[in-house]
Amino acid sequence: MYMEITSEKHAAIRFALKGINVFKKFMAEGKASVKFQDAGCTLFISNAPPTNLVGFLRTIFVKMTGDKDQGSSNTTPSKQTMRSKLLSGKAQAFEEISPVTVADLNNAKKNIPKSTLTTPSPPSKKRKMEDGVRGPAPKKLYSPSPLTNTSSLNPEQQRVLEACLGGKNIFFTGSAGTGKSFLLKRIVAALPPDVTVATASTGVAACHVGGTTLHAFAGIGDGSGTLEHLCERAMKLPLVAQKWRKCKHLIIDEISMVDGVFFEKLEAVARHVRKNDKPFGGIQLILCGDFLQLPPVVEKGKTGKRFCFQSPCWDKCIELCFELKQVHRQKDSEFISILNSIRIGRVTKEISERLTGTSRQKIESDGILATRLCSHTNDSKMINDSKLSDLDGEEKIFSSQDSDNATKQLDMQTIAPSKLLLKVGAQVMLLKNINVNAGLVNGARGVVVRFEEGFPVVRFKNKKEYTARSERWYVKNSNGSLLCRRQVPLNLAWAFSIHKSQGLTLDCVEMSLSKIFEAGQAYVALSRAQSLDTLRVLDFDSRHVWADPSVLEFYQRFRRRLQQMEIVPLGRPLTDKTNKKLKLREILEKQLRRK
Ligand SMILES: Nc1ncnc2c1ncn2[C@@H]1O[C@H](COP(=O)(O)OP(=O)(O)OP(=O)(O)O)[C@@H](O)[C@H]1O
Ligand SMILES: [Mg+2]
Repeated sequence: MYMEITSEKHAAIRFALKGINVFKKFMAEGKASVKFQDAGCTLFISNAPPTNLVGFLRTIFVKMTGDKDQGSSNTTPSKQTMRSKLLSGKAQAFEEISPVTVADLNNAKKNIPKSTLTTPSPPSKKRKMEDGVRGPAPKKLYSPSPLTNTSSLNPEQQRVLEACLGGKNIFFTGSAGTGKSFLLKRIVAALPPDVTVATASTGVAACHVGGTTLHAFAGIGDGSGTLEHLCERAMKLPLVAQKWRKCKHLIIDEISMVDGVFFEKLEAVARHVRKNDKPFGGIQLILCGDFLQLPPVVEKGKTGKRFCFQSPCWDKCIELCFELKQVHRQKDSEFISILNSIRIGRVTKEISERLTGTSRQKIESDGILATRLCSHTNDSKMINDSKLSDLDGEEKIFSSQDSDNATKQLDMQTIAPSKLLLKVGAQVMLLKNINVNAGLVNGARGVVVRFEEGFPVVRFKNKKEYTARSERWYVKNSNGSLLCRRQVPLNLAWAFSIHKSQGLTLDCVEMSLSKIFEAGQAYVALSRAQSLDTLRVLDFDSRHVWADPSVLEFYQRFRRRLQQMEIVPLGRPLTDKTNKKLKLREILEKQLRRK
């Protein structure tokens, strides 16, 4: 076995896959190196789409490990005998890149000692095993990791991913829980990291997709001031201009909360800085969100284009649109259909009765109380503070360790608080995926049962116990460097604001909707719940549910357009034929826009 490296300028070079050392710690950032000990040289890989890189390294690993079974040593390339070569029916000079087969995988599995299956983690990350729940580390590379959700994309998600990889400017939408953010993470991992910027309109949502806020990336403050002034500002700051020029793929989650005027200015700044007249200066845009959820926060009295789609540049920028239809967050079809009605502001008598009927149901278990979702942030803070002070027992303070002078920025961009006060009995929520298989996921609800070695031990709804040690959150600074916060992955969870809950999945939740003040706010709150059995609406009233008429109109137009253009059947991979159809669809969309 050998690796062949080709480049435009040089002839192909081959290195035997023998005695190699692979350094893969920064694989998630698209970087790795392979040291060929015999040849005395190292191959450095950078800016590789992480999904491809993992696939590549996994192939090498499986091939080399599986090879052991055929009588050669672990690192010796397989030597085909002359007899088998002759019998193979292929010309002797014929060589092919050999894919990983099921037989290779099975061979590899048989031969891999347990210790090589996992990559050792730094000592700080070593966790205790409690109640059979594995701690988060170590990271597994060659078998599904409990840390990550390895579920595969469904056909409609797959189709969006393929369109993104085809370089199109895309907007995809879908109701709450259809896996928009889940898909977005896969899209990010399939693009070259150095030129891909993952952002979201809010800090919490940015954290969810492992990116930064759109404002932090754009470098034009809150976008106030004239366009000339903003262009000048972006050009003047070398790091900002450099970021805009380097970016080839800009990804924005929760696009519904991006202000229309800000979006328009951003588009113009991108063209100006990049000296390119194409929409967004030729950057590939991948936008996702649900306009029937929370709208942008705008100052009182401010009028004009509130939503991005109201800006004329929206139609110029977006080449293809998709709608995800399959809901993953909820399984119960009755609840899904109630939510779909609420989403468009439609409340029937039956829906009203069904939701009112939840007001007395008992959703607490084992001392874990429901999280109250509040329409106003101050209310949620007050509830958490007073409930904590009501508890007896010693209060423990957990202060975050932050990169220099970055506490304010990290407060805005990460979900973890800089200061967390806890007592035994405190209701908490997990802020990170610790072990997906064990149900220790972002949003899981639990209660602090004791402190051990200074760390809180939390019992979750599924009865699992977990000692919460420090985790890390990374965000990108405006100059591209990484900022880090270390904190225990918990927050108080007697109450949460609806705005902060957007994008989350919550497993035990109650709400009072009487002070709702935004279109879509009740829908966001209700759609955080996973089922009607884990939800309690204290005071349901149909007057608290409404959808913005301009958004409804936008979706009507959007659907009509999708119906007219829906010529790619769902569930099929994009072949050359479907690619041609996509082109046709694009031309039709352009014609429609002109009309
Ligand atoms: N293809 C899939 N297979 C299995 N689970 C999935 C799939 N897609 C999404 N999910 C799961 O469904 C849940 C909701 O997904 P996600 O948060 O991405 O939805 P969303 O559309 O972004 O929702 P929201 O509009 O509320 O932000 C998550 O727990 C996610 O892991
Ligand atoms: Mg989301």
